[in-house]
Amino acid sequence: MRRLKRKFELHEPGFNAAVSAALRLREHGFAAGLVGGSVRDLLLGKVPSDFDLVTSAKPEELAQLFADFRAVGASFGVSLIGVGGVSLEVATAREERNYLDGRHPELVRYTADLECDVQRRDFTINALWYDPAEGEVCDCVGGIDDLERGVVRTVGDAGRRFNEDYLRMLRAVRFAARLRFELFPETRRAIQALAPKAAGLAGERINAEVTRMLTGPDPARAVRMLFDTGLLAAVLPEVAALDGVEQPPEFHPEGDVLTHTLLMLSHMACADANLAWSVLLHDISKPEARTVGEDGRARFYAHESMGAELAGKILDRLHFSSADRDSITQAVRNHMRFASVRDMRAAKLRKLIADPNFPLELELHRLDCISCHGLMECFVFLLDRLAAEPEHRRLPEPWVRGRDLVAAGVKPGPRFKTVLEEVFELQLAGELSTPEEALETALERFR
Ligand SMILES: Nc1ccn([C@@H]2O[C@H](COP(=O)(O)OP(=O)(O)OP(=O)(O)O)[C@@H](O)[C@H]2O)c(=O)n1
Repeated sequence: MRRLKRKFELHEPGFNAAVSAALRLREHGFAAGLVGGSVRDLLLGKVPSDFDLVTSAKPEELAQLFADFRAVGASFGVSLIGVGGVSLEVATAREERNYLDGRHPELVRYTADLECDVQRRDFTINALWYDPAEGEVCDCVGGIDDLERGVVRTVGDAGRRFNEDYLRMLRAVRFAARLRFELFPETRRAIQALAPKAAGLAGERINAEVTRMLTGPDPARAVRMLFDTGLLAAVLPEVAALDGVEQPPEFHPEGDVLTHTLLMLSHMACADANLAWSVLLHDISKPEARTVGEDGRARFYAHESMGAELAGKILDRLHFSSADRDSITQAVRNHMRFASVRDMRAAKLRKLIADPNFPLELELHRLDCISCHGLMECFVFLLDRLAAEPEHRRLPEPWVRGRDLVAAGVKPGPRFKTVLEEVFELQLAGELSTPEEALETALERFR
């Protein structure tokens, strides 16, 4: 086993809590250390998002030592302890063959040997542990070397590791894309062989992994890796089907729909999950909508409305919240509208600009343009409008409401709604000057 002397200077409450819990466990005769992603990130000079512990203490022993104790995954030997106001996940070390799905708690075999525990973990870079008592990173799987050479490699047999949990294949791609690492050849081959199995993963697990890829530092590379390994065809077959869908080269010199989508992802400047999913899905129905006219040119009529419907089905399958689903499907449905903003009726344009989803849709439009023909007139037109009339970011209150019509003696009826909408549109278009004029215009329509 390789031991690396390290002193981590970190003013993080989570780190301090994890170190003090590990030292406390050591004082009581148990083996204990920080483990998993936190040690990986510490060695890479990043601040970990959370700090997990591994120990030889069994859950009932932890319960005696820490007043704030909760068994969260009793069947896996995972507990939560509270130390100094910080909640820490503690895994009781288990034998390698005990990677279980939680359905057979009676089969869990604990071990006092941390070396044994790390053998059941997914990747060597996640299988290091840090012993704060000795100030040492302990490595019995070659994880330090893999971190240095930038490789994601399974601990032990790749096929076996992935068969224990197919989500690990997506995790491999996430870590490679996020850390700008390569997949170890044997790890990559195993993913290619087992990729179809990822289709059976629960939607919310796929969602969480892919979202982390899309909001990471290199979403385009992540999706390209998913495609190249066959994982994209398993978890998002509709996106994989964009490959090879040819578009008119005069508008799309960059190539087919998948290439265009990846280019957009590579130009994304912020880690906004709904924007990233809108990019990924904006042209999702192009394969289905594609027709070739007598002039030999490919066209994609109605791909935005068909796309919104298909995107909705995909997002439902991945268990998106209804708010996120609505924002993304609306962006897909509207994305072609931006090409005609300069000819849009004033009221329609104001409604588009005042929509809460507008900032996302505007950015989608910008990414779409810079990733194909590069024509930015519509984008610049909208920026000019926003600069000239910043108050247009919100819709005004309508000058006439139903109650005003009733007060003026109009009997409520089916025409109410249409008339109120028409008058509001005139108000938005600047064709009315005062509330009185608006009311008069409405009343005229009932005479
Ligand atoms: N399917 C999984 C999930 C997790 N792990 C192990 O459990 C640790 C903690 O998992 P998690 O918190 O999900 O990921 P981290 O590696 O901590 O990384 P991050 O927080 O960046 O996702 C991992 O490092 C890994 O050792 C595993 O072996 N197999």
